[in-house]
Amino acid sequence: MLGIALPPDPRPDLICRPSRTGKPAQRSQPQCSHRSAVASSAKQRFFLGLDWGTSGGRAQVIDEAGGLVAESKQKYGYSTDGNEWRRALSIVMEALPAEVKSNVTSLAVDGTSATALLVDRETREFLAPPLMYYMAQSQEYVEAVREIAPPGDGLAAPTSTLARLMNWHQGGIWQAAEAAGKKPVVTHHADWIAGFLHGQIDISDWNNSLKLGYEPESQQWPPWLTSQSFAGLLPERIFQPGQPVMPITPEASAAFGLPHDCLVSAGTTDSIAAFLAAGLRFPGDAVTILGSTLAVKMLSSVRADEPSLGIYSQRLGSLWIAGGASLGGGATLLKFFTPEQLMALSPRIKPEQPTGLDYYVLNEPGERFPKFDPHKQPCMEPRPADDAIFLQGLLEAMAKTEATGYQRLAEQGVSKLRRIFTCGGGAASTKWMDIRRLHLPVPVTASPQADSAYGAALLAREGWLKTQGLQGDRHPSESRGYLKTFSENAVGQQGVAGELPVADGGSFNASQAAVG
Ligand SMILES: Nc1ncnc2c1ncn2[C@@H]1O[C@H](COP(=O)(O)OP(=O)(O)O)[C@@H](O)[C@H]1O
Ligand SMILES: O=C(CO)[C@H](O)[C@H](O)COP(=O)(O)O
Repeated sequence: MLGIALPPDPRPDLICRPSRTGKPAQRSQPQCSHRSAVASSAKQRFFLGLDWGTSGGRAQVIDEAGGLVAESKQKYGYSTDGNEWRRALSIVMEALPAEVKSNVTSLAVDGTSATALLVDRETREFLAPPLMYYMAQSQEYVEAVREIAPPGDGLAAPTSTLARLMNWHQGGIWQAAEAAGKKPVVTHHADWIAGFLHGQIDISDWNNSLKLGYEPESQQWPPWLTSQSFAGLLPERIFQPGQPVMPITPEASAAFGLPHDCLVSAGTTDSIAAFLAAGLRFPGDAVTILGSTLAVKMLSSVRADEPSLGIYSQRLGSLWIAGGASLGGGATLLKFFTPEQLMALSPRIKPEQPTGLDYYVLNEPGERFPKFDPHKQPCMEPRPADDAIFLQGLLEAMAKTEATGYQRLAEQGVSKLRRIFTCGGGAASTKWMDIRRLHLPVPVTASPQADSAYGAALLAREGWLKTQGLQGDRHPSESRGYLKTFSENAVGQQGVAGELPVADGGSFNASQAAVG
């Protein structure tokens, strides 16, 4: 059993920068000046997004217009230790200027999707080691899900949150905890972090709860789940992302320097937060997230769910975010190269001269998307003597995986692909971007906001707007058009013709696209 203690704050290895127009990020600076943003901020409202990813925690604070006011980051190096996650929360919060924090009206948290935590309802201590999204569950737990779920349900997969719950159920873990006087509940990465803010543990959102079995269309846990003996482990209150939840606790206010009435708004998964950050508005708009994994997400008026391909849909207002996530991605690159080496090798990569290497990038056997295959083997050999060629081969392989993913989505009848924005750490690689352009059929650009934390901050803003009876459907980075994120009439936007702005200054003629 792992107890979660509050550790003393070490000196942070953090990045803290004042604004998106500011200087390059600086390392190891616990505080930074935000004079320009804060001098006139006395009456401003700020919104805080917290992103707990695979490799680190990040905070971004935005103003009402969506301008980035402050940000901080803390790596935890793939740690699955709750103490490290909690410590990162202290560090990123401490790194934000007090004047900024005192103006935070609302906050929201995103976290890795399908990471499952068995915790105590009252103390939030871990009752078992966390089961991270990349830890495939054995067949017996998949079969246990299959026995209770509707035929063909995608929850019967080694990577679903429900299969992780089955691990604790079949293994008698939660029952033993209960017998020992604990009050076990299953929660998610983001929800656990949010618990340090609003003090609750049985609160989640549509997106994080999807892989545990929540049905966002009917907005309930299905009866086949609630009739199970373990139903008491399910979080009780499931909110729409961006819905006001409750104010932070007095303890959180004191610990983090946030106003006592700071609102916690419902969060989401890290991939959906990245999608929201990109500010896409039309069916067929897509985001590829090049983080530790490679996730593909597309706005669609049609829901697509195909477990054999690892395709599923997250609800977004009246639209769907259809997609899937390969288990290969940036984390595999870091098995071979340091971030510095990735940068140094980049100039010698020649996208226009394909290597001919036929790799499949995975950290370990087993793949989710674009084809569900628990036995899929990585293939990253033969390794050429030249590291630049090796890296190019890996990037080419991931570009092929991505292109296949969009192809498989198209075959499921989703809205026609129009353009792809790019988020995540891998978006920093211009050569990867060039290689992807050779494999993908539509314009590929960097997302104007590449951080999931920005998407979470938008949800925080959404929550506050809702308390004012307003709808936050206008994306701050766009001077025209509407995100319609949570609106009920977004489907009516399909088929809109004309020039849509594209992040790199290019443009995409929407009239050429048959949307929907
Ligand atoms: N120059 C680069 N070229 C390719 N990949 C990169 C580069 N810089 C960072 N990355 C990738 O970005 C990933 C981290 O992205 P990030 O979005 O922070 O991940 P996560 O949120 O999943 O922890 C790393 O796994 C790394 O491989
Ligand atoms: O690899 C992951 C890290 O979180 C996620 O499982 C992946 O991004 C899919 O996320 P979502 O459930 O939002 O589609």
